[in-house]
Amino acid sequence: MIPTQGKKKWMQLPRDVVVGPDVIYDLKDVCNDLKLNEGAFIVTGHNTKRIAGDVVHDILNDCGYDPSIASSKEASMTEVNKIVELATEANSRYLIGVGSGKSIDVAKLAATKLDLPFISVPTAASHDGIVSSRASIHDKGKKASIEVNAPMAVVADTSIIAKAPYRLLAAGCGDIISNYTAVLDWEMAHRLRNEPFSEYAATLSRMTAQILMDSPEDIKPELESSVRIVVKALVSSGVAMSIAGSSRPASGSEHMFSHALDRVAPNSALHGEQCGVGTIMMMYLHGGDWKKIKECLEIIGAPTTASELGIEDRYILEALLVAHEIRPERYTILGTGLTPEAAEKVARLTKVIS
Ligand SMILES: NC(=O)C1=CN([C@@H]2O[C@H](COP(=O)(O)OP(=O)(O)OC[C@H]3O[C@@H](n4cnc5c(N)ncnc54)[C@H](O)[C@@H]3O)[C@@H](O)[C@H]2O)C=CC1
Ligand SMILES: O=C(CO)COP(=O)(O)O
Ligand SMILES: [Zn+2]
Repeated sequence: MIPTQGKKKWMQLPRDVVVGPDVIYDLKDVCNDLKLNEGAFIVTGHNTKRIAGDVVHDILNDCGYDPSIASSKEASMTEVNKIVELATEANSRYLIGVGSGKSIDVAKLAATKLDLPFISVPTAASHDGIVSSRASIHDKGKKASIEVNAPMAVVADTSIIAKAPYRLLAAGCGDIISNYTAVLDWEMAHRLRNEPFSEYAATLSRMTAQILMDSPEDIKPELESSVRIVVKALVSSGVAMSIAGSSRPASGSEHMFSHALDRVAPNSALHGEQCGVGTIMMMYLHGGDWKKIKECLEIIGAPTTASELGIEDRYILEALLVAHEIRPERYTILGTGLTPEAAEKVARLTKVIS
């Protein structure tokens, strides 16, 4: 883990980021570049094993690296501990997470616990966790965002990701657009609370969101070029977080709203979808151009209302009321909390609820 004492700056970034069609077949070269060969442990999901997990296994097996593979069903501490045990038994030397957010988070935290290198192989571009130095894991009934080692490499095969349900890519766009309100919150905390602020991380994060906002019509289903835009943006969001040494540049009040929804709503939507809707409302609270955010998400085909999220209006209001409690140390536009009247006003005015 990164030492945090003193004033020195220590940024942990991936060494190899490989993005493009069929780059999964470059995995052997990536492993060689990192001086990793035998002893791979692949963590995948039940669906994604079939989509890419088995391919990764076969590639490394053909190289004679004798890889092990396990499927994890959820991003929980129980699953992380199970992988730690299996990888220890297998004498593994590095871990590869193949799948969407949950499999990657399980593999990332297990690798950090084992102090082993980790390679991220996303099968969907649904959020910036594919490259970040954080893992969201359920433990004792609560989800925690845990600091972990950043992936040593990210291998994002755009041919595989382009075949994933479009909903996942649109969610990734919501996670990127949320950088706008995250940075506004951070600037506000810097002004009001003298919180340390990195102009460089904030600028990179904002610019990443700007690229999507400038041409949302470039994001279309089953288009490799769209996937490439989104993956690159997710990578630069992850880099912004690494520069900041926290998720501040990419996670503010809109993420607190999404985390709150995960707690209160019986069936929550995708992380990036919820963050996108949260961004509309938090931008309204900031007095910014929330209509432009909504329009951009609509063009991309991401949800902008409670019903499109598949969440009842009352859970939106409940999440708005408790969002400020999610991470009290992270000062945002939510301050010490909205009144029920203010929560209803923001949700209705932005047409998130009807
Ligand atoms: N570590 C971090 O920095 C972050 C972590 N997260 C965490 O990530 C998790 C959410 O991740 P998501 O990817 O949004 O959802 P997810 O991991 O639940 O995946 C959604 C679904 O997509 C399917 N899928 C993935 N790739 C596919 C493909 N190519 N074809 C068909 N189906 C495919 C999966 O099997 C799964 O059923 C949450 O636990 C969230 O808290 C979210 C943001 C950042
Ligand atoms: O999702 C993230 C950034 O997009 C990570 O943020 P959290 O620290 O809120 O989990
Ligand atoms: Zn996010």
